[in-house]
Amino acid sequence: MTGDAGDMLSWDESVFRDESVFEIDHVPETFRHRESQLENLKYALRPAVRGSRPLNTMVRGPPGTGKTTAVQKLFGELGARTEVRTVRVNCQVDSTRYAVFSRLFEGIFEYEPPSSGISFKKLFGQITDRLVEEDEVLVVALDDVNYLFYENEASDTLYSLLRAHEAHSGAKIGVIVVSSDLGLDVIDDLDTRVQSVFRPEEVYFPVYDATEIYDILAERAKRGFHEGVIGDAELERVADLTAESGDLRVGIDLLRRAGLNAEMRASKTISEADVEEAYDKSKHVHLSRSLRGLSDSERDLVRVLAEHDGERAGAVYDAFNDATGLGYTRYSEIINKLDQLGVIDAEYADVEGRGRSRELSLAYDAEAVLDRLE
Ligand SMILES: Nc1ncnc2c1ncn2[C@@H]1O[C@H](COP(=O)(O)OP(=O)(O)OP(=O)(O)O)[C@@H](O)[C@H]1O
Repeated sequence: MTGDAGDMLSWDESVFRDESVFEIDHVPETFRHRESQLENLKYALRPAVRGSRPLNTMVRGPPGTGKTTAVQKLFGELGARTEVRTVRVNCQVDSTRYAVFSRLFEGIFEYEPPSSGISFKKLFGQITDRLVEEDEVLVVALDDVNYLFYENEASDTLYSLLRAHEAHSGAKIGVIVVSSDLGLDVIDDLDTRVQSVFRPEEVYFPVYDATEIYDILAERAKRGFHEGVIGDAELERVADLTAESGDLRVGIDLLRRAGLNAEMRASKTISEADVEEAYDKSKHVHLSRSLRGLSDSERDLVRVLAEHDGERAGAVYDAFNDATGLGYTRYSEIINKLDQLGVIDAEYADVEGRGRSRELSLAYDAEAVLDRLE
């Protein structure tokens, strides 16, 4: 019973055994229910271990289904072999060809390229020279590659990577592209010159079913909480709420926040109410993640949209222009990106007397959006 002194936390106590297992970039020790995907990825990467260029791979699946984790696990294993160099690039952060190659440079040389700025050609040359010199195979994972598409950088980036062995004889590079945007047809959206050299193996990550979600979260809770902190009914509830979107990140965030709520009450156990209360925040982890990757002007437009939700596009543009001084072309590009990201819905509609115009609406509650822009 709460309120009973025996159930109360003292100052130096915590419900957490290891809070870091609930952090966003934690790589879990056990990684179950992805056996066939790991097998397929290993198959594609096996030539690298033999010193040859691996097969290129395209990994797709909705958010929070273990794609990044699978790549991290495999890269961890491959990295233990000196002849294979692995670099994972987060394209949400590095969303141009130059930025991607700077990251590859850093991964290979273990220091950043000169900040004075060297030409792309030079950067590329230094990377490939080094690979040839050391006789290393490079495996590049372009994680969240959809961001390269939003910035129109995907074709150039892939073209350079895929043709590296022609431009620089002896360079062996394999690519894994990872996309969580199911509305994006990766191959179709590339230039034909890239399509002709990019025929990747495909590996799909479906959403986990309810039992798998429960199993994974139970394991995480066992590592993260002291024994007896979360009961089976509460864990079931967390799993059910997670299954609504299928994004495991929701469940992991929910466990952590529910734990913090229990601590706030100085309780040693998580109650149903701790879970319900936490869900209001946790259900938006995907939104928070999308917003975090945006530039200042992109965030400005989201703010304007939230403040003018439901108004016509003209009013939104005027307010954006007032706030940023940016013109219609940039406005339109950002609208497209936000639409692709699922932050807004942009639909063409016939408006009486004004022909066709775009109707914009936020895909989330305006208040939730504004809260996360603070
Ligand atoms: N099978 C699993 N076992 C344990 N934890 C998992 C498993 N699958 C995913 N996770 C956890 O779920 C969270 C999300 O996983 P991950 O980042 O790999 O998903 P993703 O598919 O790459 O998502 P996104 O497409 O949004 O980048 C991570 O915290 C990860 O540790």
